[in-house]
Parts: sequence; C-alpha cells; structure tokens
Amino acid sequence: MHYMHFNPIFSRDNFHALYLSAEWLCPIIFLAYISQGIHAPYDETDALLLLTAQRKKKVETGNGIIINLLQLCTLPLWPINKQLARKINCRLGYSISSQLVALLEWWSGTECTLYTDPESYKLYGKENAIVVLNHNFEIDFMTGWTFCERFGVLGSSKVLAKKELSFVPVIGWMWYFLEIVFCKRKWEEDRKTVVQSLRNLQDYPEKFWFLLHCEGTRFTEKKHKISMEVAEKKGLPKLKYHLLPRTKGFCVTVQNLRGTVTAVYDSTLNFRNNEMPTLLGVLNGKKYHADLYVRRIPLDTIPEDESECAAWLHKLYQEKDEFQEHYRQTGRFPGPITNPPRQLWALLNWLFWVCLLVYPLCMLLLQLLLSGSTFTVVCTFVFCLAVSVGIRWMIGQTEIDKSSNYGNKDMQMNNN
Ligand SMILES: CC/C=C\C/C=C\C/C=C\C/C=C\C/C=C\C/C=C/CCC(=O)SCCNC(=O)CCNC(=O)[C@H](O)C(C)(C)COP(=O)(O)OP(=O)(O)OC[C@H]1O[C@@H](n2cnc3c(N)ncnc32)[C@H](O)[C@@H]1OP(=O)(O)O
Ligand SMILES: CCCCCCCCCCCCCCCC(=O)OC[C@@H](O)COP(=O)(O)O
Repeated sequence: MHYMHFNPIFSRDNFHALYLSAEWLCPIIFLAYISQGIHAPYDETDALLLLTAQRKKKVETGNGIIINLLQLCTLPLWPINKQLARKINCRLGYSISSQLVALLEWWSGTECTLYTDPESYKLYGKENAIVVLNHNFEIDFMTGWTFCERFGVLGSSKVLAKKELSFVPVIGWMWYFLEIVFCKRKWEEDRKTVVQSLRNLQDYPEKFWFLLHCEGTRFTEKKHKISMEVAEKKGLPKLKYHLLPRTKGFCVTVQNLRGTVTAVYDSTLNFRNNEMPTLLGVLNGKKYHADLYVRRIPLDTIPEDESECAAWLHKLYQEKDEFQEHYRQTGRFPGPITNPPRQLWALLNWLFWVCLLVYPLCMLLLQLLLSGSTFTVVCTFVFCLAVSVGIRWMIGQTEIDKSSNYGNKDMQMNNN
C-alpha cells in the first residue's frame, strides 16, 4: 500500500471549523442526545462539538453496518477462494478501524510517539509479529490501531479478545470476518478453540500483528491487589504498574505461530501528564499524548518449553514494570524516538464516508420528521434515541469502570 507522507495541513481548530461548516445542525439529534443525560458535556467542549460528535457516531455506525453487510456478501467466496475472501475482508475491516484511527489522529489530534531502535523500525510492517501490550487504558486499542495504520497492517491486525466483544456491533462483527481469536477466559474451554483459531492463521495471506494483553483484563487497583497476592503465593516479584500476566495464552500463541511469526514486539504504552484518556474524550475532541516503547524480540529466542516460556513472560513483565518506572521518573521511555508520520488514507476514508452518508442521512431524517405523521415522527425520535443508547453502550465497552469481574476476588475464589 503506497503511503503519502505530508505535513499536517489541517490544524485541529481549522479541521473542526471545516467539519462544522460541512455539518448540518440537527436540533432533533441534539435534543435526543441531551435528553438522555448520558454524560455531562466536557467544560471545554461546546454544544456544537457535542452535536457533531453525536452525528459522527451515527454516520460511522451507519457505514459500519454497510461494511458488515459487505463482509457478509463475501461468505460465498470463502469455499471458492479463501485467500481472496481474506484480502477483501482485510480491506473492508480497514475501512472501519481506520475511521477510529482518523478519529484519534485528526479529530482529537492525539499525538502518538514511538520509542524503538532504528534497526527494528525497518522491519515493522514487513513481518508477522506477536505484540505484547500492557492493558491499562481505555483507548489502548485505538493507539494500537494507529501504529498498525502507520506500518500498513491495520486491516489484517488480530487480537486474542474476550468473547463478549464479538457481540459488539460493527467492530465485533467485523472481527469474525478477520478471523480474530476469541476466548472465554476459561482455559479448559479456551484451550481447543484458541489453538484451532491460531493454527488457522498459519496461511494468512497478509502481513499481520497478533495482539496479546497478557494481563487478560484492564488494570484496576482491586485486581492489582488480588493479582499481587497470587504473585506472592507463586514466589514471583510484585509488579507496581501491571497485573500478573496469564501465561497460557501467550505460550500457546508462540507455540502455534512459530514459523508464521518471526518476532514478539514487546510494547509498553503510557500517556503524558498522567492522562487517563477515554473514547468519549476522543469523540469530544480532547487531545492526548501517547508514548509507546517497542522492543523487537526474535521468536527463536523464546523458549519452546511451556514452563520456561511462562517464566520468560513473567520476566518480560518485570522489565515492562521497570520501563513504566523509568517513564514516571523521566517522562519518557528509554531509547531513541523514531516516529512514523500520520497517514492520509485514514482521513480520506473517513471523509469519503462522511460525504457519502451525512447528506442522505440528514435529508432522510428531515423528511421523516416533516412527514406530518405523528406516528412517523415519534418512531423516528425513538429510533434516534435507540441508536444513541446503543452507541453509548458500545462506548461503554471501553470504560474501565464498567469492566468485567475477571481477575476479581470472587472469581479468584471460584477458580480455586
Ligand atoms: C511497532 C508498533 C508495535 C505495536 C503496536 C501496538 C499494538 C498493535 C497490535 C495489534 C492491533 C491493535 C489493536 C487490536 C484491536 C483491538 C484490541 C482489543 C482488545 C481486547 C482484548 C481483550 O479482550 S483482553 C481479554 C482477553 N484476552 C486475554 O485474556 C489474553 C490473556 N489471557 C490469557 O492468555 C489466558 O491464559 C487465557 C484467556 C488463554 C486463559 O485464561 P484463564 O484465566 O482461564 O487461565 P490462566 O491459566 O491463564 O489463568 C490461571 C492462571 O493465572 C493465575 N491467576 C489466577 N488468578 C489470578 C489473578 N487474579 N491474577 C493473576 N493471575 C491469576 C493462576 O494461578 C493460574 O496460574 P498458572 O501458573 O496455573 O497458569
Ligand atoms: C466514532 C465512532 C463511535 C462509535 C462507537 C465506537 C465504539 C467502539 C467500541 C469497540 C470496543 C472494542 C475494543 C475494546 C477493547 C477493550 O478494551 O476490551 C476490554 C478487554 O480487553 C478487557 O475487558 P475487562 O476484563 O472488562 O477489562
């Protein structure tokens, strides 16, 4: 995929102004949005921005459904030409995930800085890799996607994801067609399905990164406390900034992708000024500063024996903990900054969908609301409300204060 490098011609303010001018004000949507009292608008974000973010969500969900339907249409192709079906689905998947990348990079203007050695940098995007990334933030998936985009593997990127995410409209449905590996986080049930799904990727026709959040759940103080009690029982060093990693998924991934994947990218993410970014913040135009430290580790340096591989992962997380300590002391990760520039394609893809859908959606909405039929108006209002509540539920999937019980005390008691 040819990349155009360019100096950012849109400043954030210009971009918002440009977008607003192209945007219809739709008081009904605005009322639908405010009437739910979903969340207090951010101080520095005015009503216009809230409205635009809300309209954008509808547009992006709308085109996400269209892309899911197109993915569905590729089903007859799978038994005839699986590799072609996979390539088509990578591009359809790209059209969805790149919109969230555009949201992060262009709408919120979030800066993503990469710390890595220049020799490894040359290999990123040119080989299959397993990415081990800490799981502390609500938008680490968006930051991950941004780097996938910059190295040309966004459409084919994979992850070991909890089964619950497969039910999230648009993103979760897209992942089925990208052959994402889902797990129930119950090893006795996961063992077989995870191994089979991993083996299925051995002949994948596109370069891909396979993401593993080895902690298995987002960091919370309560889960950290429980996790450190487990570490003490196992005689493992305590971690300050991470949960103790679950090793079985990593070991089985290394075991089944050996020969397909050439390296592990140990990735440690943090945000400047102790920011705790949120998807709502990004949607409302807040700018964050992500720093990612990546070490490329050749796969053949990782032990094949399961217990040695588990010990290797525990040591890796101890090193990651030290990198986070270094970051908190110095405000940066070790090593040189080698920053891949933002790509234009994500922005162009987003603008394409906005231009394609905003006008027809608005006209349809206005016609329904001006139909003169009370029943139609009420149904339209209810539909807008339902879609907004649905989108808010999807955004809630990223919020740590709504996180699962996995790794909590009661779950730990059940596991014993
Ligand atoms: C150049 C740029 C480089 C990089 C750019 C960055 C990223 C780009 C990469 C890719 C694409 C980006 C983004 C992709 C898009 C979206 C991302 C989506 C995110 C969603 C991800 C998730 O859903 S995370 C949750 C699901 N995933 C996992 O859980 C993975 C980790 N878990 C495992 O691997 C597990 O082993 C398992 C799930 C396979 C099985 O878990 P289970 O719990 O059933 O069994 P385990 O054996 O693992 O656990 C029991 C062992 O753990 C010990 N234990 C018990 N309680 C605790 C506790 N509270 N804390 C810690 N440990 C505990 C117990 O003692 C057992 O120990 P053993 O020694 O017996 O194993
Ligand atoms: C502009 C478009 C706006 C439309 C809304 C988009 C909403 C996208 C929601 C997709 C979310 C998919 C990625 C979520 C990744 C994630 O962070 O999952 C959490 C799990 O790892 C662990 O869960 P837990 O055990 O609860 O910590």
